[in-house]
Amino acid sequence: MYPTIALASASPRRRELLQQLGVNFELINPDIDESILTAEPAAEYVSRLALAKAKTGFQLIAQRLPVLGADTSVVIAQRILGKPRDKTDFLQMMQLLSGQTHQVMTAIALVNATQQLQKLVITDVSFREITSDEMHAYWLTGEPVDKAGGYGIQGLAGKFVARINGSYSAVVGLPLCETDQLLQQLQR
Ligand SMILES: Cc1cn([C@H]2C[C@H](O)[C@@H](COP(=O)(O)OP(=O)(O)OP(=O)(O)O)O2)c(=O)[nH]c1=O
Repeated sequence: MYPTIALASASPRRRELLQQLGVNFELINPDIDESILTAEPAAEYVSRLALAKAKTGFQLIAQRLPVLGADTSVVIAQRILGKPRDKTDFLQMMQLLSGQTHQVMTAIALVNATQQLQKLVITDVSFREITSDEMHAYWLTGEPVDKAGGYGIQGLAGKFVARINGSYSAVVGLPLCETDQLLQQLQR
């Protein structure tokens, strides 16, 4: 049986994935500056943000419950792709991803008064070639706008995914296997 926690996230995907684990949780939404530091490697960036969400969330609820934070970025050719700013930004992302293999990095952090537990999960995702017509049509569905890399593997973009090597739930936003492991490490 898991302890009750707080999930520091506005992402409906993370909420659903945590429900899938059978965890009882409250939702909180701490405000975090998501800017990338100069020359910051992607793995450090997502890890820093996940921890910042959990730590800020823990203070927000006056240290009442352990807090889980997570962050997901798409990484290709040393570039960190967050959510697309607009259609032009989205099309540039799709051109980078089409016909290529990229990494999806999801970091999770679980914080209480005495512990700061962290994990980083890296998954390789290979896209088939995507035509310009498909890119434009996909943008019009509205799905890309709130997703790292401008796509949702769990949605209409599933058809672009030729192969995945790693954790499907991590790509969607919360790695279930590793989240369970962190929860097991919490001292009660
Ligand atoms: C790659 C990919 C990302 N995503 C989503 C997961 C995350 O919600 C989002 C990445 O943005 P994040 O900044 O990690 O998360 P968020 O702003 O949505 O939520 P919060 O910071 O409050 O926890 O992209 C998918 O849903 N499917 C995918 O295939």
